Amino acid sequence: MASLAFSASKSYSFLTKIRIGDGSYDCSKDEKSIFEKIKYSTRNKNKNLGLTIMTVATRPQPTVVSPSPEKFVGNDSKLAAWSSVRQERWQGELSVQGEIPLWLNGTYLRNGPGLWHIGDYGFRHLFDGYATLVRLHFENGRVMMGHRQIESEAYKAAKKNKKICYREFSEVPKPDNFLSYIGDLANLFSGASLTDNANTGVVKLADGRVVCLTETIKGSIVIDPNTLDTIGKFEYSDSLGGLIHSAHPIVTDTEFLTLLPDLIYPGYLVVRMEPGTNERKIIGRVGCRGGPSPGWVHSFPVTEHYVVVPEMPLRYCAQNLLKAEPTPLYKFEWHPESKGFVHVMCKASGKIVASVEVPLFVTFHFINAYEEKDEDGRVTAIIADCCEHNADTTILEKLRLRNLRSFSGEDVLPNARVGRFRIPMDGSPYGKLEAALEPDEHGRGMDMCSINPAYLGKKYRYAYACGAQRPCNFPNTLTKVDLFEKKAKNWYDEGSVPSEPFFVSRPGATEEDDGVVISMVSDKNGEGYALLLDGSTFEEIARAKFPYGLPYGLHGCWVPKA
Ligand SMILES: CC(=O)/C=C/C=C(C)/C=C/C1=C(C)CCCC1(C)C
Ligand SMILES: CC(/C=C/C=O)=C\C=C\C=O
Ligand SMILES: [Fe+2]
Repeated sequence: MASLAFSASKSYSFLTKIRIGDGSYDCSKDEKSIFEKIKYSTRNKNKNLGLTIMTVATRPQPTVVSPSPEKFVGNDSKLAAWSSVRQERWQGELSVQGEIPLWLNGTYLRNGPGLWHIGDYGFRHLFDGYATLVRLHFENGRVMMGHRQIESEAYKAAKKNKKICYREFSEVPKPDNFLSYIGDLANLFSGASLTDNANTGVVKLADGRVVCLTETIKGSIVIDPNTLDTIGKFEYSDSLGGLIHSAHPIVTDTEFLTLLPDLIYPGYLVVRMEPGTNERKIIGRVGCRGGPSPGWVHSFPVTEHYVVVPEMPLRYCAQNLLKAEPTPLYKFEWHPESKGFVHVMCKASGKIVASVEVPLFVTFHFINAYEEKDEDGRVTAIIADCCEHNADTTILEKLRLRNLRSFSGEDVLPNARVGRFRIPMDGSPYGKLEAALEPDEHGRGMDMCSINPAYLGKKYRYAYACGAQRPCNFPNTLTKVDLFEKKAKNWYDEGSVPSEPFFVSRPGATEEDDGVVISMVSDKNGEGYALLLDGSTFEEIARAKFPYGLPYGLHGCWVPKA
């Protein structure tokens, strides 16, 4: 689809606008005819798309230039992090330097976008890659490693047809002809053209099933944690519908909670699924206070009794979802005028107990949240921490592969901090957002976080994350943040990129940081290794070298030995 460009020669021109829900978008003549076809083809199927097509007089607008797609380019450095995985699968034992604690028995699984090209066509963005699962199995001081591609429909179709066949984060299949494009747009409304490339995270449900996830609901895929076989789609048996959800559900021994953004009537459904079932049930709904659509919810936090629903001014954009070319913020748009909000929903009743305006913010990842109480045990405020990018959306652009692959020594990673929201529970209309510690403690880099899972929703002291040693173009340290002392301890290996530090608690531990932190490192020689740090001292206790460097990965989970 053409990018938006209007003639500046007249002071007014006539423009077609489509309205979906509360949002309205400009479109060209060709696009208008496509929307008319969609409207007509869905009218008789009882689908209320809330689609209105209208013509309006408008002042000329500036041309919006889309980022250009790129050829498959190599790496400037030897770093394996930003190169596609070398082969479909591998498994074997790793040699260990140092000592793996004998209590560490189980499997760490890490998921991420590890294949960024098809033939000589290179993908644009980190989040576009086809999912690569990596497994580290710890037993009696030994480590077995394996990696394997997830057999999503999107991955299988790309391999078979030698081209992208589904809409990925920034990549869209090239239409063979105009008619198939009309088909694609119609498919977009039904979700058929969206990817099921489950490349973001992996979770172990309380009933033992292991599910890989992305932000499209259809991209929920069950895998075998031992063989890394793709078992099949995780089919939700309810009739909630919708196309997208948070990439980071909250998963505990008793429940699976997630948010379903509603793009038609801007808001979020908060849903819960019990172990052993595939049925999500609605806890409640939050209507957006800003517009034109819900804020992006990559993740959200919970406390013991509440679900915290962030409404970020970086909002989904229905128009960008429909475009064939990427826009500067991909499927999103920055709406500072719409403001930022945080809503608090009671888990038991589904009632909104607080809804406050907060300063503008940009975050992918919430770290944790908890209830602050007075002497009588009454909840006075909710504290919610996140990796906050100083309300600056440029981090999305920095995660383009060509930026990651071309580090020239300049310090180009935008600043980030532990953003701490304080949401009053006394009905006041505003919440606060401040840095929880001086960001220089962690080099002003902050993302890819974990905590001791026993402290989920509770007052906690430690967070593990990736920080920065500058100059850098990507978070390049592992950092342990002490939120009581407001200090951080940092691990750094020059030229290396470590992945999300994942905390595993020692059985029987009574201290919050008694355990190990697992990460996978891409080093400057193109090699890679699994790294184990002591959770308390944050010193290295062991490393296990991979046969070759692996691509960067995002999020993981722990599957304890049965
Ligand atoms: C890897 C990561 O962190 C995020 C991945 C996000 C994806 C794949 C989002 C995909 C989407 C579409 C393909 C269309 C609908 C919107 C959206 C959920 C952004
Ligand atoms: C890798 C990343 C941000 C790094 C910036 O500092 C974000 C990943 C988001 C998806 O899981
Ligand atoms: Fe994430």
